Amino acid sequence: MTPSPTADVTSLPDDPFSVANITDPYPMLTRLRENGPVTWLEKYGVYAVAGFEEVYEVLTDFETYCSSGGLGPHDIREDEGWRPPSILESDPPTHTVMRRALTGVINPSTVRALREPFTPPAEELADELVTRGEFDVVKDLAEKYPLRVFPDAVGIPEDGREHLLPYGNMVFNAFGPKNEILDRAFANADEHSAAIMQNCARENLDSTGFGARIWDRVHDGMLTPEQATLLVRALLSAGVDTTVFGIGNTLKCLSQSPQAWATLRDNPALAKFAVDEALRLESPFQKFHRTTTAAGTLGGVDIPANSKILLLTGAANRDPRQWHDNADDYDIERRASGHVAFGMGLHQCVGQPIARLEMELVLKALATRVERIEPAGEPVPIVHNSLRGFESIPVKVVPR
Ligand SMILES: C=Cc1ccc(C(=O)O)cc1
Repeated sequence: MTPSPTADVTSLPDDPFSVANITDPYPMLTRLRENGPVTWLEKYGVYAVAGFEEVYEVLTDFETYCSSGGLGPHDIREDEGWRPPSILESDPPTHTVMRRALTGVINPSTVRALREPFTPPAEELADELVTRGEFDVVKDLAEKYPLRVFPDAVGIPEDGREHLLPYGNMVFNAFGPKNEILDRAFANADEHSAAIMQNCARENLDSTGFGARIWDRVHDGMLTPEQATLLVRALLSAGVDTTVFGIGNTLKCLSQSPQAWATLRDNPALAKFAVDEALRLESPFQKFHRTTTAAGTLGGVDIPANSKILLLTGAANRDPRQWHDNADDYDIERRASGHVAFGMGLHQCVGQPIARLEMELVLKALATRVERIEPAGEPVPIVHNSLRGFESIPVKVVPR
């Protein structure tokens, strides 16, 4: 449990995990950023960090701010977590060999080979939706496309893929406190977990996917079978929900900015910039924790050892000290690379090239077919402990 705060830190009554602050997070995040480098949150017994500089410092100093305490507000070393710790909940040296194995399997060159199989599903979906003229970005596109391409890339069976989204929902909600949101996510936890873990076994993976390539590292002695199982589980845990929200959040931003869509439509090569700016402004992965390994200071504030730090990456990505010219606006001309939507440092998202490819292909498939895209109703935010996304984003499109 995080020790009580030292004298020099201020606290705020804000609750980042309340439904109101999840539904509309940005006023609260601004208050936390403006309150100072670190804010004590009494309700959870954690130190909240919302400024880009301090979030970046915590993410890149893995020795002072470790991951083996877990990404939630509770230290998973104190008792059995809901599942064996993942690569994301490990520190060097445990982390090192698993990360080396994973980057050997997923990297820009292996991901380049996915462009060919990933393109037709994006174009087929775009054709269908442009013909319809009005649709829900989330249900009809963002939830469909990743499930059409990513499970095949991993090499898991057709059977059981309906467990991927709910399992990812469990994983990411578990990075928040034990609350009603978490309880809802875990309603059928055993069923989802069993189905996912079955897909991590070598015998259930096809011979050509990322899963089999991870298991190759067992045959050459780099990984143990347990590590290989957990790495395949990592792909299935992290590789769906985040991309669903990345696609949804990007199209939400574009549908609300006619000028941005016109710019992208006239130059689809700008898709990467449209994606990065949306991931900065509406970061799918909004918040998670680190644990201090020693007493130290952050932004001049003393923080005891074994303290939980709540990293508000969604706030850091809107910090006006880092993002000049209206950090709260969607600006496709802004060069937003350097944001922390994929994390930073040792644990920076290894699946990022896959997620980027998926988002780029969806945007390009739409940009070459759609003259105009506009809202057809209010987006409905999802109530989630750590991810920012929407239950629905109704839009209408005019074909080119
Ligand atoms: C970035 C998210 C993430 C979530 C879960 C895992 C895992 O289960 O290992 C890895 C990354």
